Amino acid sequence: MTVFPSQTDNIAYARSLIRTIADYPQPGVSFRDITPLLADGRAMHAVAHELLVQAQGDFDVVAGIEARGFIFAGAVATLARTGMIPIRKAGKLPKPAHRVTYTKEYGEDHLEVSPDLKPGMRVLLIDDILATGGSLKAGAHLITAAGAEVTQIGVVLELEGLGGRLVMPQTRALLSM
Ligand SMILES: O=P(O)(O)OC[C@H]1O[C@H](OP(=O)(O)OP(=O)(O)O)[C@H](O)[C@@H]1O
Ligand SMILES: Nc1ncnc2[nH]cnc12
Repeated sequence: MTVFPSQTDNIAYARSLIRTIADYPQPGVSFRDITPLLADGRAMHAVAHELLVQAQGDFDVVAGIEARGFIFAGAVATLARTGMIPIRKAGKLPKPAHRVTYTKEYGEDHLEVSPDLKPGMRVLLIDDILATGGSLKAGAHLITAAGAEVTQIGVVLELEGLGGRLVMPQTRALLSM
């Protein structure tokens, strides 16, 4: 008899693939590199599936934060058969409707959203990592500014001790370290 790994095993396997790099991109930062997870089909499918399951169908479009958030938001939107709204770094969208400036673990940045995010849309906001919470807070701000509603927030990995949980307490994280 073939025994398939459980979803719990698959998520633990995905966690085991995350690589830690000291002092990148700045001294003092412990960088959690998800690229080995991205390269693995079992891990990617399990993570995308779990992000979808934990959102409980409570959305009609998925938004992702550039750049790593796009990868998971696109995968979840495909599984859910919804559209995907890219929340982009400044200067990338030809017709941004809204813009916000924010701070994150290692610097300041700007995010923009296009007019394709319509008032009344119910949005699942996805990113790869919750660190200080600056990126997700800025993304949620843009969604609200567009007249849409953030109904669920999902990340693959929460970094403990950086304050993100206090800033974005409603975030559902698959993993923490
Ligand atoms: O909670 P925070 O402190 O905001 O940190 C989390 C954010 O930082 C990283 O993005 P980054 O802006 O480095 O961009 P990238 O995805 O393009 O690498 C990560 O992908 C999250 O979006
Ligand atoms: N420590 C970290 N590792 C990977 N991505 C991050 N994004 C913000 N902080 C990060």
